[in-house]
Amino acid sequence: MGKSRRKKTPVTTSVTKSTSSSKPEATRKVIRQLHVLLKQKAQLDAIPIQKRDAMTVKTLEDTKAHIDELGGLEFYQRMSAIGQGPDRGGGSEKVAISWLKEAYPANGNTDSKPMLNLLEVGALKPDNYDSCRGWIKVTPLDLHSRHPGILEQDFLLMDETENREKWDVVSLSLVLNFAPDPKDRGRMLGLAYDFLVPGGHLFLALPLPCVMNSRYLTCEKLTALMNAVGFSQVQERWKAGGKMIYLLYQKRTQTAPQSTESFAKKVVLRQGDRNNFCILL
Ligand SMILES: C[S@@+](CC[C@H](N)C(=O)[O-])C[C@H]1O[C@@H](n2cnc3c(N)ncnc32)[C@H](O)[C@@H]1O
Repeated sequence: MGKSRRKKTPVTTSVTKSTSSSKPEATRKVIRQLHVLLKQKAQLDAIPIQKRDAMTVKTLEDTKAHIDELGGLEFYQRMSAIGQGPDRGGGSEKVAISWLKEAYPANGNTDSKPMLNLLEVGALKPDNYDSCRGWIKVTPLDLHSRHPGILEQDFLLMDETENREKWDVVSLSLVLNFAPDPKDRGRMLGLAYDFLVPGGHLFLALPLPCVMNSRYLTCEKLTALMNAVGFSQVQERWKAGGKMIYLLYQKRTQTAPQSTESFAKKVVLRQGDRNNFCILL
């Protein structure tokens, strides 16, 4: 693998005992700020050191300091884990599990069938799929591991040869929107495709506004883009005024190569007071 695979001791005393004690609105505000700052940091980090002027260096230092002040990735993960708690409606894995039971009825209903190999990218807890341990074998990983059972690994740096067609299911739940660079989002989808066995499934969860209120993305465009990567959509769930959109895709087999050219550049699809979420292939 490209980057550190070391396992860590938990940064919290107990991941599973998180409670919803924090105020949701204040928390969301800090999470939004962290998103902006992490994106800014990624853009500045991408400038080669020899090309950075004094102003860039100072802005980068200030950005890092501000991220630390707000609690950094650890705070972000802690708050996201609280948002996943059963008292706030639970995590998206509940949706994934119900769809996987439909997609793999034989596996979901007996213990005697082969286990599904599921790669959970962006795992805040090691036990999200515990209720399915008879038929799903999960490998949870995250950029920053909060538990010894979660592999510390950047998905973008996973060994492509080692992982090619290794996984039955890949989960990218609230992960694409975390990646600051639209090209990295596209790369994540491409890697998920390569890592899946033919006919395997990708579970995708995104904040609803990323699709419904973006200048650059619509439901139709997302479907076309996923199609170009090699995926067919099999499930979709969202509701007007809701927070999330959940999608399940299947990796097509014997697919004719599709042109990704029209998804390589930003194209404004809607004007107005919109966000800038975008995926580039
Ligand atoms: C908002 S949390 C989502 C957690 C959980 N999957 C959920 O649906 O609630 C996003 C997580 O994705 C992780 N993440 C983002 N980019 C990643 C990458 N390239 N590789 C591994 N983990 C990543 C972040 O560290 C963070 O813990």
